[in-house]
Amino acid sequence: MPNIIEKLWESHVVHRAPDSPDLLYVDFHLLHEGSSPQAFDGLRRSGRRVRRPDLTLATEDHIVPTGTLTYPPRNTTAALLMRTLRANCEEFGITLHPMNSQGQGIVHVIGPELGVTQPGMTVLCGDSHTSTHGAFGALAFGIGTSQVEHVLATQTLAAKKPKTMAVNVLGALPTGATAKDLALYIISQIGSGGAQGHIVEYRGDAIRSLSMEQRMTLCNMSIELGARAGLVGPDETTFDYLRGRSYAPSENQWAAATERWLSFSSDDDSDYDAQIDIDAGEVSPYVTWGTNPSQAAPLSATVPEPDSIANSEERLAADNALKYMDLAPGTPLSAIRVDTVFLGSCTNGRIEDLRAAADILRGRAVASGVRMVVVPGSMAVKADAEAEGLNRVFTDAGAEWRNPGCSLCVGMNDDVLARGQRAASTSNRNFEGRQGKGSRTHLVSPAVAAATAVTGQLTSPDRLAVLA
Ligand SMILES: CC(C)[C@H](C(=O)O)[C@@H](O)C(=O)O
Ligand code: SF4
Repeated sequence: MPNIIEKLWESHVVHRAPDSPDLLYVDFHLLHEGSSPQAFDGLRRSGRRVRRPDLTLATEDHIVPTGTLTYPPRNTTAALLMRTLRANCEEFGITLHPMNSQGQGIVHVIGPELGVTQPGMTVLCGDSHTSTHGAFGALAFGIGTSQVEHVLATQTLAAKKPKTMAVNVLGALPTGATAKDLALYIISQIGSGGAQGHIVEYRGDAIRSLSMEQRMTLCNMSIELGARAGLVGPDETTFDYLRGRSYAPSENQWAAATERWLSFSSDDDSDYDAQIDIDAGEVSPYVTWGTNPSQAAPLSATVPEPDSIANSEERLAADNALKYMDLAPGTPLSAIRVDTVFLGSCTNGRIEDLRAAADILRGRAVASGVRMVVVPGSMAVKADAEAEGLNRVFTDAGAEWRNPGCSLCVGMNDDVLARGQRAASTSNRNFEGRQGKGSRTHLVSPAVAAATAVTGQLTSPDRLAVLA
């Protein structure tokens, strides 16, 4: 029996020939300022237009300053990229959500929020974390700049069909364990390359009980498993989230749309090229200690001893990571002090994430000497958070309340750490230099980020309750 991934793929093939990649129809194409300039240059050089501007949407996210909304920004690279995207969208008739406009935000936050991302679709963007949109039961993955040009020109993509993998998350997540912890747990279990060449479907009871925000967090991090994409089959949770959003089907088309969406679903006995089982009951607040997301452990554990790692490649990686992170084996993870806490990104910059952190910070203060930066994932998240008073919770606690953008997730804008600085970060990558040259990153959930801000060292929310 075909699974949802195969059904989605097959339903989008517009041309197939032996020994060549399939040509897939693209339902929606998202753009950001970072990966699109050369693609537009290519179109201009070959005298082509954008085939479906109506199925293309752009936003400014990677390089926008989050401290001020003045345009053009002082940073000349940012100013150039923003000017270029604005001119390209104007010339090719593409809707753009520029900085300081209502629909602006991180590309993987605004797609779902506008209802652009729907089950049964192919959604592409020149950005690896496009996998986020898989949370809706869409086939969504990142593409390179030359492919962005191809999609702009043709609304199709030439791609080789990946293998499929089921990640069965069995049982229920314990109280206090979040989708972020689950993602880090899965990656630490099967490794950064564990799903290489595959598209993953997350299945099982634990997945069904996740909210859309949590499913997005999980699918977002599929890339850190080496997967091409990750998805969750659609259900009532998906439909409830989508209903009434700008791009979602209208009320009189709703029943037909949901029926079609469900027709892609996997069956209980669908086949996959690979299957793994994960026990949700094993998940607890997780943090990374190294320089890739698979180097993660329960917050209650200690920094591992590289010599105890059997696999020689992993041992060497751990050794190098600990040098870069300036950590000694055996140190309790909960004793690691940070100077920055970053709450935001396309992994954890949505309203539920902000609520989870605010619940912990309410009535508490950010530890002295610690800087907490809160960056909503979009203007809509920002507006919702302000309507609920979450911004006040953050600023009363001593955190900075910013404007939407990728910010401290990636060293491509004004928000960077100084060399040697250490952050607890709700983003998805802890690579060397990711938050600025020489910066050190510990990936955490929003709840752990907030608890860490209060104590100044990696802290689980439970522990904070005991300390209070
Ligand atoms: C800049 C962009 C192309 C990049 C990506 O592809 O993911 C960025 O979003 C990231 O998270 O590293
Ligand atoms: S928030 Fe981070 S991971 Fe997400 S698109 Fe921006 S840079 Fe990439």
